[in-house]
Amino acid sequence: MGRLALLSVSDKTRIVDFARQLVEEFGFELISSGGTAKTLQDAGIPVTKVSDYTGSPEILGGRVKTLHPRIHGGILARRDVAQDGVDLENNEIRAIDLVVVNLYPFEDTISQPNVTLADAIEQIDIGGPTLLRASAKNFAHLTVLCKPERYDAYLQELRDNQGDVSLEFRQARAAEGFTMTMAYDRAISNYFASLQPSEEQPAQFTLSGKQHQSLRYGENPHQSAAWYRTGTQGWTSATQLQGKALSYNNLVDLEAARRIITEFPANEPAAAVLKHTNPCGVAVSSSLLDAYEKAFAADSISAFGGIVALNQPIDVATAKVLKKTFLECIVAPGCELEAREILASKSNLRVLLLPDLQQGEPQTVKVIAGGFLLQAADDRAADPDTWQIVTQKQPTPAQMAELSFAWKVAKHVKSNAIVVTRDRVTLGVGAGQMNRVGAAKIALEQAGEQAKGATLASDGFFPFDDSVRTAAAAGITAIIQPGGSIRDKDSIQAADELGVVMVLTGVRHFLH
Ligand SMILES: NC(=O)c1ncn([C@@H]2O[C@H](COP(=O)(O)O)[C@@H](O)[C@H]2O)c1NC=O
Repeated sequence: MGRLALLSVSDKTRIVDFARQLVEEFGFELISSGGTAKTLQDAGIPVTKVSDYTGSPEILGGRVKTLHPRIHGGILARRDVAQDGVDLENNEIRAIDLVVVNLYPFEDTISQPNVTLADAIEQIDIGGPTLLRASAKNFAHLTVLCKPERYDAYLQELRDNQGDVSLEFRQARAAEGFTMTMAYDRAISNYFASLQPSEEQPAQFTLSGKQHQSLRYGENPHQSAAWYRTGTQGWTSATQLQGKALSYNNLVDLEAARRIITEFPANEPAAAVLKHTNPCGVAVSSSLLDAYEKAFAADSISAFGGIVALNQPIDVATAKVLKKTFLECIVAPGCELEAREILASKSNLRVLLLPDLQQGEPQTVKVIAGGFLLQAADDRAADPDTWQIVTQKQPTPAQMAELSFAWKVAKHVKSNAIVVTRDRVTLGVGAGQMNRVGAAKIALEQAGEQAKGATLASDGFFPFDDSVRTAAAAGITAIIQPGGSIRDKDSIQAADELGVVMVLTGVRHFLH
């Protein structure tokens, strides 16, 4: 008897060619589940239907096809265990040499708009993962292939080993099989979790992704790196219109840029220029061009080699100005055709279109030795209705709007963060400082004379009144901060004494 292969694939890419070679070059006999068998029969390839082989019809609308002892016995039998051989013989089961399987497209199904729970459930493959796990477990005796890109390598193995397949190859394919079932189950588990969101973090969390792009290197040239896709859309759905390949640091910066720009609704033109994940300039204005020009001018030195995020499609006027500076990347929800042509002359500049800038991950993950930390994303929106005005001096409506702008920016600056703004443009950003008054000094120094009458935001509370006094001395007239220090009253007293408005948000926005 010749060798036996079981083929049961949803993704039928290259299956006909592969099956033909198995039969014609290596004399395999094939058995296949209904759809796969039909595809092969239509191509004139001899194949036996699983239902004919097992004597059991496919039932329950395909829920049970390959789940049969004649199939799983043939896969799981150990060729070097005498009793397994006896069991096969007594039950008229043939040993299977090759299993080719890939799974119902569950992730594609749930990414469709308006997918129902019933649709999703029908796309949970049961027989396929069972085939995969069984054949991967028994890799010592057979081969499992779950990716069309392995078909050629398998045929080559047969050629190179006089019709045999090396143990090393079989083990590597088994590992791929288990990785596939793990990722598949994780997608299902995530989908179910998303139907019943919980405040609690899960008892067990598996991060699984498919390599989307290998990266030249990581944060530094001596660190290897790759970019993985987890299933949700996000950056893997972005279109790169032009420019060099994205680097690890580009992606980290782009994500920081995306997050900051989502603070501003699409009907308020906004621009952010970032370096090393911190904004060097952010502005909101009446036009995208003006917003970008102001964000750039806020710190034009740091903007060199920066990452730009815009919350509206790039228009011609903005493209002309963007083109003038050396930038690493631009991300926007769209780009006018003529604007594309303008930017095209900067061939190295990476221009990315991300139609849905708002779509982020609900959780963030940080790896530490021996584990990782999982937390809900900081998606707390600025809500002035919950803020408390704690000074005698009350803010004007214009000051409240400015405080809100400054607060939104401070949320996205590495802690300790102090941001000084005026007319919805950042004037100074103190980022990642080890003491808050130090961050304030940096931001105020950068703002210079413009700090007079400006607004200041702090991502964390003031432990002492020194930041308030430093701010007031530079001319700041309104401050927003979380509050919550045991010495809040010292800061409030200093603000009252110096005629500064102070608003407490009750929310902290540390960013590490
Ligand atoms: N129920 C079963 O016994 C079963 N056995 C194999 N499958 C899947 O059915 C698909 C192939 O089906 P078809 O050959 O009918 O197109 C494969 O994705 C395979 O993973 C099954 N389907 C779902 O569980």
